[in-house]
Amino acid sequence: MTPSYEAPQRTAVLLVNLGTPDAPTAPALRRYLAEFLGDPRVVEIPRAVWLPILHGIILRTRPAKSAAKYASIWTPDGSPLAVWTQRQAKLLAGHLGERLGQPQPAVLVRHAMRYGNPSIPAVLDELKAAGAARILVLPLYPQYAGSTTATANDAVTAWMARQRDQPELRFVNHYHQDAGYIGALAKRVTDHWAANGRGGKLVMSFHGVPERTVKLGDPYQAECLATASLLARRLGLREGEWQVTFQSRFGKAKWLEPYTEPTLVALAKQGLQRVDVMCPGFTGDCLETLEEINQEARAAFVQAGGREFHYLPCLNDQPEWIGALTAIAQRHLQGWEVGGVPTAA
Ligand SMILES: C=CC1=C(C)c2cc3[nH]c(cc4nc(cc5[nH]c(cc1n2)c(C)c5CCC(=O)O)C(CCC(=O)O)=C4C)c(C)c3C=C
Ligand SMILES: [Fe+2]
Ligand SMILES: [Fe+2]
Repeated sequence: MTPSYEAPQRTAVLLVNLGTPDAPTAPALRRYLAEFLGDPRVVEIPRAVWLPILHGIILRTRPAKSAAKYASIWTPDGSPLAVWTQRQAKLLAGHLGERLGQPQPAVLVRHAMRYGNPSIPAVLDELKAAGAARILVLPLYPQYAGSTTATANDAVTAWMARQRDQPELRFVNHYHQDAGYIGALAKRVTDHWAANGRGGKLVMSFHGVPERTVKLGDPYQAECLATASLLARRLGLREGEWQVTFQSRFGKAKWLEPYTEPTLVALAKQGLQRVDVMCPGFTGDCLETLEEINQEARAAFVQAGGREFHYLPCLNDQPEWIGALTAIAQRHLQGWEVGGVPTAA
């Protein structure tokens, strides 16, 4: 059939996050972990060795244990990671000029998850059906890692490889030094100090990765350290008043050090009474921050003799962060026609 008119060309932003199980149950965790840990970008062990371990051992024991952890942070609206991602997409849409109920919003904004739902190919299908001819892929990871950003980009390009009429694509790979992002983090800390006073040490805990991946050229560690030192400088912190740690080690290999929980225990044992802990690499609260840090690490610090453990929430829906995210999107949208008007100033 020959089309009788040219379909309208729309511009879209696709926010991408890691994904989360659909429910805090062992079967839902098994599906989620099978997809996540079956990704060769995440576990870089030869398939013939890894898949029997994953399916024969890990997926028999870990789902029930992880489900119990998820149950402890689940909200009436679902997994915190999903709730915050949806909210960030909605707020970004508002800032970029999508007015719900209008047939032709300026920029379509959708979110997708690398693992679980809504999946990247499903949302790209939906965007294409809505007329998106230009798509900006914006991961909710400020620091680039092969195990997060690259695998999300892979999922997008795998979808592209199946399209006859391909949209134009742009990718944001990182914004770890973005002034708006650093400013939003700084505001989190200064608001916390205003409410609780200053004291102790600021620990910035980032998700870890295997040390080997960094040696092979992954820029992740350097980007985490750059974020942390920019934030410390912005806050006027002196040496000894702040520290970077890495959390969530998985498996037996060496991951980036120092590890978060052993560091907090050592600090408590050295007599440090108060720690303020934040997780700048996570733009929304999730299992790794709410359970691993605010429950497990808190308990370990107190058990080791620490008195005050302050957890600072992630950026979530903080207005300064949504403003920063909007500015990052606008910068990368420049030159693309949006609603018939060029976005470039
Ligand atoms: C923020 C960046 C992240 C990096 C880098 C990262 C690397 C990475 N993660 C695993 C293994 C697991 N991570 C899990 C949860 C999880 N990881 C991130 C972010 C990064 N991961 C987030 C946001 C979450 C939370 C998701 C949620 O639903 O709230 C889990 C699942 C939970 C569990 O069973 O422990 C695993 C497993 C590896 C192996 C890795 C790098 C190689
Ligand atoms: Fe992870
Ligand atoms: Fe964890």
